[in-house]
Amino acid sequence: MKAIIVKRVDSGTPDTEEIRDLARAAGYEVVAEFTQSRKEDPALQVGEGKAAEIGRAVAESGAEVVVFDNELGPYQTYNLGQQFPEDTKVIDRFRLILEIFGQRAQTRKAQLQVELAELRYELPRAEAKTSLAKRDERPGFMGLGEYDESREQDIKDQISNIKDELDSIARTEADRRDRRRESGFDLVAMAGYTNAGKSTLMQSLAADIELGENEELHPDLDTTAEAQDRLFTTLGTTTRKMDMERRDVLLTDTVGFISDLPHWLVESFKSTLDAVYYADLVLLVVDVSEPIEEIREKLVTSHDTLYERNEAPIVTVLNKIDAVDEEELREKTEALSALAPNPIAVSGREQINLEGLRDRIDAELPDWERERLVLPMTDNTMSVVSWVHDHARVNDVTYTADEVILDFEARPSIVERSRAKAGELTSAPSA
Ligand SMILES: Nc1nc2c(ncn2[C@@H]2O[C@H](COP(=O)(O)OP(=O)(O)OP(=O)(O)O)[C@@H](O)[C@H]2O)c(=O)[nH]1
Ligand SMILES: [Mg+2]
Repeated sequence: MKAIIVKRVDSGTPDTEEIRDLARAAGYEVVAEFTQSRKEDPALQVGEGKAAEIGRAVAESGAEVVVFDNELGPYQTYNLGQQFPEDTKVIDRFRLILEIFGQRAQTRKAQLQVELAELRYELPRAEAKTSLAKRDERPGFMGLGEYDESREQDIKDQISNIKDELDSIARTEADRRDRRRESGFDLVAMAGYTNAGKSTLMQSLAADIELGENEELHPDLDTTAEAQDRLFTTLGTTTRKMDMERRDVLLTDTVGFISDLPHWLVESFKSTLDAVYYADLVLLVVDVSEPIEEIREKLVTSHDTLYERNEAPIVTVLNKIDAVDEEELREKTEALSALAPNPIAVSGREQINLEGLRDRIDAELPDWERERLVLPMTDNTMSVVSWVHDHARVNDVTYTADEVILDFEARPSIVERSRAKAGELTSAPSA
């Protein structure tokens, strides 16, 4: 489908790169672009002459869609439609992002989030229609549709139902995180701007897993975290076991960040980032091959998104170092030092310095503790011994006539659990 891009800025030179990328990501072929530097026109967003010019370009090029990078009010959308050839679709940046999300949503959760965002987009528009229709006591004011107050209530009800279902999914996921930690896994999440290379890095770091074996334990484990040079390739989250010698680590790939998202959209997708907010460690992935100013802006957006709720330590990963020379990397690292202290430089695709990254992950995660447990010999002792084998690295086991002595290393939470289990053996009357 052919599309025409429009962007208005109050002053200065409009940059259309991101909106073009977004349009392409939605599957549009961009055939022309129009920019304007002027104050917003309340009726048409752009000036009247510009709107007419765009209308002519639509007719000439056969474009079916006009995409505004600016947010369009309901009346602007309607008025613009009147200016353009019949059946021309007029959408803004946020509708476009919703379209992309709608195309990519594969899981129930992602679909619900897209629906929620669409309803939140629609609600103020339905309210505006109702209030205008009321004021003028004129049904179907300006052809905007039926005077219909029940539509508003309907949207509110749907929003509340979807939120309930999303809450219940979030609880299931929280339980799963708990279970995974109890099974001895550290949880590492990948975050960062869209197209930074998160999914590619994930593939390079992940161990091959046999799905059949893990299906029950990790229902969202996926064989592939798709990587592509387009925005928002990854919408849901994908979790895979990481290839690490010393620890059991689960790595989760998440949706990419983008700037200038309105509140209702961020709000709808927040639970996607739960994997990040509740991780033991966050890898903030940055495309270091981009111009320094762009990297800086994207880092700020990423930190803003994380800031609100994140509790885990953050390691900045400067990715795609294959695309820059040493001198450039040094300069950029230096220039970013305030935003990204002590980053680690890698290439996910070319597999450069992945060992360094693994070591760093290992160093940042909570230290394993060494423990020596003396278990009395009871009917249940062997089940505790096998539990410790499953959850810890056992250095030594000594059996005596009436005791088992375990020497092992594990996550602090696992050491705690094993002590509790040992305590139960001691207090339980032996058969
Ligand atoms: N030069 C270079 N390109 C890379 C590297 N890693 C990834 N890329 C490219 O960057 C593009 C985006 O990669 P993805 O892994 O899909 O990025 P992402 O961060 O998962 O993107 P979203 O899922 O859209 O948020 C692809 O074209 C990759 O081939 C790298 O180390 N070097
Ligand atoms: Mg991705």
